[in-house]
Amino acid sequence: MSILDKIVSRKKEEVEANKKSLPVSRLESTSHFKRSPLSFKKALTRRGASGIIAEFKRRSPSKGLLNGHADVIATASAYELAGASALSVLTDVDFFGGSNENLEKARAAVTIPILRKDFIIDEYQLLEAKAIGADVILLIAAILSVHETEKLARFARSLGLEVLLEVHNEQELGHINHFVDVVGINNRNLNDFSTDVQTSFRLGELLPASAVKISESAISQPAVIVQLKEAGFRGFLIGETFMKEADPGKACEEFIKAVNTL
Ligand SMILES: O=P(O)(O)OC[C@@H](O)[C@@H](O)c1c[nH]c2ccccc12
Repeated sequence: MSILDKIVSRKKEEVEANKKSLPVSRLESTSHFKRSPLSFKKALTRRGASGIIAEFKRRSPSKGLLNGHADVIATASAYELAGASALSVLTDVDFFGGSNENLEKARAAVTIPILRKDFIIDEYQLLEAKAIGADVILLIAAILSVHETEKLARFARSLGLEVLLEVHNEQELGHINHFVDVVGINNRNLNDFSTDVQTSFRLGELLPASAVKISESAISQPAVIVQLKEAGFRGFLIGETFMKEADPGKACEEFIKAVNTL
């Protein structure tokens, strides 16, 4: 079984357990549920935006523990202060060491949009995303059918959440539908963890000019941001490059400063 299959099969169990312990009525009665989400798309396309989407990721299946010490509140605040346009917070517990609580804490600490980074397979997780204060949710084409993608995207939009659809190859471009706000091209193959930033350049060319596109994963050099911008990318999702440092906020600040000098 590939790691992606393992994650999805565990996710199904987790979602069923959560539905029992925290029913939809409880999600709907949270204060965040009444909040109007912020626009991720606008934050990325605003004039002068850095486009950096800074991620809080404690561990990953490919790299193991990235950072056992960084505090989510301090890191999220520092990312915002450094000039990140948005945050990404891993909420998957078992494979990424994340939590819903981390996203709620980040929500209280920043005013920029927050992406709930998880493996979404069920509408319940969209209600949950709204209840914990997320603004935008990730749908991963590699784990969803075209029909499921559309159903989940439509439901997310009905809740006022924006939709980031992640694709990794030509075939997955067929998952794009009109409920998708932003298309993310993942430079990491989630089945074997191999990375190649060229994936963004290759697939980016195949997207309609009107699509707001972002490049995800394996970005470690400020110069790559300049090239991606030239190719029309508006957002750059960066986790490991920041999180592997003792002070991820400082790493983000230095990175953005370096991009600005190029
Ligand atoms: O740490 P990196 O290589 O900068 O990557 C960040 C982000 O793109 C990555 O965490 C990611 C992209 N798509 C995902 C889907 C699920 C979990 C994680 C991810």
